[in-house]
Amino acid sequence: MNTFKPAPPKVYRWAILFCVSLAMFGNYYVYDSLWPIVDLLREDPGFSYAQIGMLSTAYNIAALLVLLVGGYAIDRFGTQKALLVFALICLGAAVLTVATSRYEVILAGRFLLGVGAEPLIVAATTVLAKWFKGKELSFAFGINLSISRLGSASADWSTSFASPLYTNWQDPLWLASAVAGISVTAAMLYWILEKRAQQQYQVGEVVSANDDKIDFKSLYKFPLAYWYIVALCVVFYATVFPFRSFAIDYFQQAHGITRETAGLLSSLLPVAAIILTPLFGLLVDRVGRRGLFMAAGAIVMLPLFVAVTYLPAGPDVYLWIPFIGSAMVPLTLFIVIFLLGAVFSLIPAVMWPSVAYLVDARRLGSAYALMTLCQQVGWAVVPLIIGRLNDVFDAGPTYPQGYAPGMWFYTLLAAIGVYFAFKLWHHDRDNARLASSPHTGA
Ligand SMILES: NCCCC[C@H](N)C(=O)NCC(=O)O
Repeated sequence: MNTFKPAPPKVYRWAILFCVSLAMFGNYYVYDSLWPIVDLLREDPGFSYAQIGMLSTAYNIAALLVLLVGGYAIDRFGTQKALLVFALICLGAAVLTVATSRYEVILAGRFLLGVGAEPLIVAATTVLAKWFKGKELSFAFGINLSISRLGSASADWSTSFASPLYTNWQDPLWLASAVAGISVTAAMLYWILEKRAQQQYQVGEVVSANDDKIDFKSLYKFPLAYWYIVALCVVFYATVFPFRSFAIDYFQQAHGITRETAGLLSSLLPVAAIILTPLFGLLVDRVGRRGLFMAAGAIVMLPLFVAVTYLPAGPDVYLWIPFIGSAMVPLTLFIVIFLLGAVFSLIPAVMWPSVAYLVDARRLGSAYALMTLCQQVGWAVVPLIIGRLNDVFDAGPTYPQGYAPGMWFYTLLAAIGVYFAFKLWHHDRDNARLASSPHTGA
């Protein structure tokens, strides 16, 4: 019997990419839906900044535990079931977070989100590798990340397009639960599409989840430059993600701007990333010098938190986001957030692909899994510290100077980032691996 099946038509690949990216959109939206309601959580249930920091950390603790298990579930159940199950877990988590005003239940909701959201990202990456390997893989990853970041931006924009919901802390989170439903629908559509494709066409093999398990015995074999990148990854994400978590509340309390305007301003970060990440990716693919670009990004980030704290606000400038809204925002805040957005585009666009230039292809999955694991540790600890600093120094609208210690802490992290970025750059000048083509690891 002839079992030959043709390759699926191109349109299938893009339809699969669209479904998986939509699932990621919902995932990022639900994660970021908590940050525009920080002030409401402080007012009504009366949570402290430290408690809100813990809501962020709970996600990372869950993600850490799940990442340690590696891609087992994806390997065992396949990407179709795995994507749907993780999307359903995210939906359950979104509903649990909003179900009651009890802190422990909200905390459990955010923990459950970590259980579903990070493996959903891994499952989505596996699907892209299955469908795009040997084709437009980097481009597909870029599109996927941009659509995911649109989820983050949309959560910020909800302060404008869904402003009537922001009279209490729960309604915006019910909206987030509905968006989690979009993820579930997208996961089902992906399942149906891929099932049909498998019946008619030859679909690529699942990249073995074993590749993503961390082989602790061989960690010492990773080159020194890889560890510099991991260190930069830890401090970079431990700065940017917690800053984003508290940003909308910080703009409201310390700079006296409305929630809508604060949401638009905060969205500049993911919006800049949506536009600039692929452009920086193209630039660096052309000119190389990855170590230099990472060092430049780290240097630009260093003064931003001090600038936002001590520089005069300056004149108001017009900020317009098409289809969403417009507002007048202080020039200093605009410049700082735009520059942070540029760094948030440059460093990830260079850092993640750089690993492929340093590590043998056969151990790339392991290298990425370890890097993500370390990322979660830094990202888990910092919101706790920032929350505690804000509480201890009485940060709030009547004492905006109380936010300064937190900003100095971000600056300290950024300085550590500069140190590792420069170590990497110098190391790179001597070894020049980050200027060469990816390690094929035959
Ligand atoms: N809410 C977004 C969480 C994304 C976590 C993920 N592990 C990650 O770091 N992705 C890369 C990125 O730059 O977003």
